[in-house]
This record gives sequence, structure tokens and C-alpha cells, in this order.
Amino acid sequence: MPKYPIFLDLTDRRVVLVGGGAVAVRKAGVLLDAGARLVVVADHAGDVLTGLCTERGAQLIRAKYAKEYIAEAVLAIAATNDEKVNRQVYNDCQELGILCNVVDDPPLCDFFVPAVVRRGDLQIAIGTDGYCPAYAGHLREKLEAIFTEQHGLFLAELEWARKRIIEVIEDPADRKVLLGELVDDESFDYFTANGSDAWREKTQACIESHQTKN
Ligand SMILES: C[C@@]1(CC(=O)O)c2cc3[nH]c(cc4nc(cc5[nH]c(cc(n2)[C@H]1CCC(=O)O)[C@@](C)(CC(=O)O)[C@@H]5CCC(=O)O)C(CC(=O)O)=C4CCC(=O)O)c(CCC(=O)O)c3CC(=O)O
Ligand SMILES: NC(=O)C1=CN([C@@H]2O[C@H](COP(=O)(O)OP(=O)(O)OC[C@H]3O[C@@H](n4cnc5c(N)ncnc54)[C@H](O)[C@@H]3O)[C@@H](O)[C@H]2O)C=CC1
Repeated sequence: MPKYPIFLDLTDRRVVLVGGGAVAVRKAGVLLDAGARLVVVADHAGDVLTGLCTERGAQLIRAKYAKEYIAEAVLAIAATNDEKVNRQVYNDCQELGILCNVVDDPPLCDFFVPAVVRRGDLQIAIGTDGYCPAYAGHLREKLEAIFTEQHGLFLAELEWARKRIIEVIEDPADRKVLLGELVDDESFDYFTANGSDAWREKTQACIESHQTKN
């Protein structure tokens, strides 16, 4: 069955990551980017993970996993190299109603972590339902060549334009038509060729012409 894809707000929410190797480092970075209150439990944390925790304010507990550490968490990720420990984390999560991801055992995952193209506030998440994560990574690289920093900057312009449109255009159908024009490739090309000021000027005129039609 396909998973339900969502973008989760983890700001100030406790997330517990068990394990301190390379896989834990990859998961930790993304969780910290999302503003999670990250707690890492690892009996041996590598230098990279230790540095990451210090620099970015995550709590590092240098200890073997115990159930008490996951209390109050919304998510837990088991990324140790010990299958038994990972399974224990999963079982504890089931008891406590915490969503769990076990990195080496897809059936023990309430959620999968996707590969992500990130361009400012624009995010494109890719999933293969656990069938071939490396393919998700490969597709991310291909999409990264297509979607550049410019697309992230363009999204910020669209946010500005959409706010204006909601303020001045009442009819949802009109808004939809106008936004449809503003998000298309021609509009993006105009933005990249002429920059933010020129694009806003053109967009403002376009919004005004829609207003006068009503
Ligand atoms: C189920 C899932 C659970 C989860 O972690 O959420 C899971 C499970 C497993 N991964 C394994 C291996 C590898 N995973 C990667 C890479 C990524 N794995 C990620 C997600 C997921 N991996 C979830 C499914 C997501 C989906 O399918 O949509 C990505 C997308 C996101 C991320 O991790 O950040 C990230 C790419 C990020 C990017 O490039 O952008 C590579 C390639 C590499 O390292 O370059 C390899 C080595 C090649 C190989 O073995 O395939 C193994 C075997 C372990 C072993 O044998 O030791 C298991 C366990 C199993 O399948 O049984
Ligand atoms: N889902 C994914 O994307 C991928 C998953 N994997 C799997 O992820 C797992 C971890 O991989 P790596 O980070 O490379 O492993 P690693 O061997 O580098 O690190 C394992 C970490 O787990 C910690 N650990 C072990 N027992 C513990 C315990 N009882 N309590 C607390 N911490 C404990 C160790 O101290 C160490 O920091 C492996 O099982 C691997 O097969 C591997 C590649 C990708």
C-alpha cells in the first residue's frame, strides 16, 4: 500500500535518534533543518555526529539505548547496527504510541524518509516505498540539475504575488487563473532573465488588469 506523504512540522518537537554512525548523521541533519528538538542516543558517537550536535544544539546522550529516552518523543529513528536494539526501539515505540523508523528494517517503519531536493522553501520529496532507496537518491540528483536555486527564489516571489492576489481579487476562480499564469514557465523565464524588481512590476500590472476586468 502506498504511504501517505506529508510535510511534518517538527519545530520544537522532541525527536529521538538512536545510533551515531553515518546513517544517523544523514537523518540528524535533516531533522535539525526541520527545527526538531533532537536527542541522539549513541554509545559511541563519531566525530561528525558529535560536531553536528554541538554546533546545532542537539542533545547527545552517550549511553546504550533505554526506553526512558524516547518518552515524550513524537518520532523515533533507530539507526544502530544492532538489529535487536533497533527492534527494541520499535517495540517500545508501539507501546508508547510513537511513530518509529528502523533504518535497516522496512517492515518496522511507520514512515520512510524520502530523498529530497531542497531549494529554499521549495522541497521535492522522492519515495520508492522502500523498494530501492538508491534510485530515490539517483532521481534526486537528476532533479537537482533541473530545479536550481532560482526555483527557490522564484517561490519567494510567488509567495509575495499570491498574498497580493488574495488581498485584491475576491473571486477564487479569477485567482486560480491569474496564479496559473504566474507559475508557468514563461513567468519563471521572465524572472530569471530580468530579476525580482522587473518581475514584480510586471506581475503587479497583471494583477491590476485582472482587477479592472471585474
Ligand atoms: C526503508 C528506508 C528506511 C529509512 O531510512 O527511512 C530505507 C532502508 C534501507 N536503506 C538501505 C540502504 C541504502 N539507503 C541508501 C540511501 C537512502 N535511503 C533512504 C531512505 C530509506 N532507506 C527508506 C526508504 C525510502 C524509499 O524507498 O523511498 C534515503 C532516500 C533517505 C535518507 O536516508 O536520508 C537515502 C537516499 C538519500 C539521497 O541520496 O538523497 C543507500 C544509498 C546511499 O547510501 O547512497 C543505500 C545503500 C544501497 C542499498 O542497499 O540500497 C538499506 C539496506 C541496509 C543494509 O543492507 O545495510 C535499507 C534497509 C532495507 O532495505 O532492508
Ligand atoms: N536506511 C538507510 O538509509 C540505510 C540503512 N543502513 C543500515 O543502518 C544501520 C546503521 O548504519 P551505520 O550508521 O553505517 O552504522 P555504524 O556501525 O556506523 O553505527 C552504528 C551506531 O549505532 C550505535 N549503537 C549500537 N548499539 C547501540 C545501543 N545499544 N545503544 C545506542 N547506540 C548503539 C553505535 O555506537 C554506532 O554509533 C545499519 O544497520 C545499516 O545496515 C545502511 C545504509 C542506509
